[in-house]
Formats: sequence, C-alpha cells, structure tokens
Amino acid sequence: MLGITPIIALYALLNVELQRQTLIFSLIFYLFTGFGITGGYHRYWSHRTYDATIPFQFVLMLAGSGSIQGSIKWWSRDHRAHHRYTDTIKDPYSAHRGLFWAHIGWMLFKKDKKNNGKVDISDLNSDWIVNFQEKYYGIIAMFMSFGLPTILCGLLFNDYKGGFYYAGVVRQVLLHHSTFCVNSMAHYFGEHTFDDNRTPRDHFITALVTLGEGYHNFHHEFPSDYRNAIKFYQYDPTKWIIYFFSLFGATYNLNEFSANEIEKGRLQMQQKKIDIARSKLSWGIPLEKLKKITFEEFLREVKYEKKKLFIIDKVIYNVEKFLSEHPGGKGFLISSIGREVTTSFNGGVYNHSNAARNLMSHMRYAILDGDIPDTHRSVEE
Ligand code: HEM
Repeated sequence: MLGITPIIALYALLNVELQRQTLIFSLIFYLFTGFGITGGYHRYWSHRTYDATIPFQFVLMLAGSGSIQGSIKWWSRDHRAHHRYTDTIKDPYSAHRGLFWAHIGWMLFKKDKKNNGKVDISDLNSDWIVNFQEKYYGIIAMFMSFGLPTILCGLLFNDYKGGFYYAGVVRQVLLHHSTFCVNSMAHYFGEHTFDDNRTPRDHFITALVTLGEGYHNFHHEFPSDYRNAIKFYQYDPTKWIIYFFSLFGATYNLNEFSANEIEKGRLQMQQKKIDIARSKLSWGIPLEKLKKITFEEFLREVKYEKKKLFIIDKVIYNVEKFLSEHPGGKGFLISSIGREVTTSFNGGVYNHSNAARNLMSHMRYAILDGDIPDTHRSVEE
C-alpha cells in the first residue's frame, strides 16, 4: 500500500480532472479520516485522554480505518512502545535511527521482533470496538478509504472517478505522510519546551501539517492530556474538535494535566537554557575563590605596593586598569583608594547601574577578613 498508492496518486494528479466539489469533499474527508487517527487512534485509544460515547467511538473507528494506517490495536501498541521506549532500540520509530527511518523506513524494512518493546494493551484487548475492527479490518479499511468517497462523490456530484482518485487515493497518501511527520518532523524540528533529554520537539509548522500533533514535546511530557498545546489559540484542531463534541456529551472526562506541573516543567527548561547561556559568559573570579586579607594587609598593599584598591561590600577591588576608563571620572576612584566605599558606590555619590556592577566583578581582588575602622568608611558627597 505504501508503495502503490503514491504511484496511483501521481497518475491521478497528471491525468484525472479535479472538480471543485470533489476537491472540497476531499478536504473534508481528509479532516474526517485524519481526526480518526489524531483524535481516535492516538488521543482516544493509545493514550485514553478522554472518554467517548459508543456511537462516537464507532465513528472514530470508521474514520481512522479510512486512513489505512493499520488496525487500532497494532497502531496503539506500537505507539505505546514509542512512548515507553522513546529514542531507544525498542522504540519502533526511534528518531535516533534517522529521519527516513522515523518517517517511513520503520514500516518498509523488516524489524527484529526481539526488539519489540513490551507494553500493556489489556484495555485494547477487552475493547469490543477494537476487536471488531481487528477482525474485519481489511474490508472496513478498503470501504472507508476508497469505497465510501467513490460512492459519495458519484452520488453527490456524479464524479465517481474523481471521488476514487482524489478523495480516496490522493487524500490517503497525503494523510499517511501527515501522520508520519509526527514521528519524523516532530522529533527533528522545533523547541524542547519541557524536556531536552529526548528528541520530541514543539513546532508550529509540524502542528499545521499534522492536525495539531506538532506540539510533540508537550505531548511526550504530558501524554495523558487530551490537548497537545495548552493555549486555546495554539493550532491544535484535534483538541478543538474533542472539546466541541464535549459540549454535546459525545466526549467527556477530557483529561488535562495540572497547570502547575506544566508551568514547572516549562520554567525548569527555561532555567536550564539560561544556565547554559550563563556558563558561556565570564562572571569574574567567584567570591569563594578569592584570597582573604585583613584590613591592615589591605592598607599595607595600598601604601607600600601602590596597589589601587578599595572595598565595596567586603570585597576588595583592584581598579588600576580602570582608572582612566571610569565613566564617572578618574578623580572619584583615586579618592576612594585605600577606603571602604560601599555607600558612595550605592548612592552616597552615585547609585551605579547593573552594568557597572557586572563590570566590577572582573576587578575582584580579595575578600576582606575582619572589620573596618569607621575612619576608613564611605563618604557622602
Ligand atoms: C569598580 C568600581 C566601579 C565601577 C566598575 C564603576 C563603573 C561606573 C560606570 C559603568 C558608570 C557609568 C554609569 C553607570 O553605568 O552607572 C559610572 C559612573 C559613575 N561612577 Fe562609578 N564605578 C565604580 C566605582 C565608583 C566609585 C567608588 C565612585 C565614587 C566614589 C564612583 C562614582 C561614579 C560617578 C559620580 C559616576 C557618574 C555618574 C554620572 O555623572 O552619570 N564610581 N561608574
């Protein structure tokens, strides 16, 4: 199927006329069958992120079958393994095996069965809709993917041929690759919003292509949430549709992860990024690594060794190289040498900016050991 349908789709694009009504129908049918995968196979059966009435589940099953992506049981089993063993050899579509493998290679090449990650699918085994679909999968999938669109376009617009080729084959090929992008693009492009230990990423473009599944970093962190992005305006039509049907009771118990925990994860990741950026900058010699000298030793160095030192907040600074660069003028610094000038620095003379305080860290010389006689403290001018 993966190899034949793209060739038929290409033939259709080059040879079969596309009517306007058939195009519109194909788009709607694309959304319908796509939602069968994102809202059905994925968020309902694989992750149980919400509950749904039996008729709604049945429609989800039919819609998902129409995308020809295997049975619910097969799809969800592999998907649970993907979550449990993300990026490892037991992950069926591990992104560590390359973009092509994650996108489609994992279905084209034979896999070693001993690498199949074990997951619990007891709930799927006891789900009668899942079992019904498993039993009649071939016939349901063929009818939903090709039969139904052909019949409907034929009866509605007298376009059986367009219905088969465009609403059937072309739609199905596009939908395949849209879903496959969740395993490939969503693990390669975008932001690690909540966790950067594994490959899933958040990206708006991937969300556009995949009916909202592109906020994949969020999804891997909070897979039990029915949403893939928490802000109502973030592009996730699957979330909107599930919510819309909850207004009529067709879906219910929509699970949302604790907002507090989501925010914690986001902030921790931001902190991690800040820490990495910080570590690339020079912040001066850390205070704990400075030598300690007494006030008498400090005075001796100033008097006999002619060092240009002064004290601010118990830290001794050497401003020798800074004298002529000081934006406030050389005079203020020279008159501060051999003194404790905390008050002057913090507003007594001038309240320095954050930039000045950062700059100052590069002039650290020593830590003051003990107290300072009052006669050597800051002056107010
Ligand atoms: C290592 C220590 C010091 C550093 C790195 C430093 C740095 C600076 C910098 C960057 C400015 C520009 C304005 C700003 O960014 O806030 C400035 C302005 C100034 N500083 Fe300092 N300063 C130091 C110590 C002192 C001391 C001890 C005094 C006074 C006793 C002083 C007095 C002034 C004055 C009066 C201005 C000018 C304000 C103006 O007219 O705009 N500074 N300093």
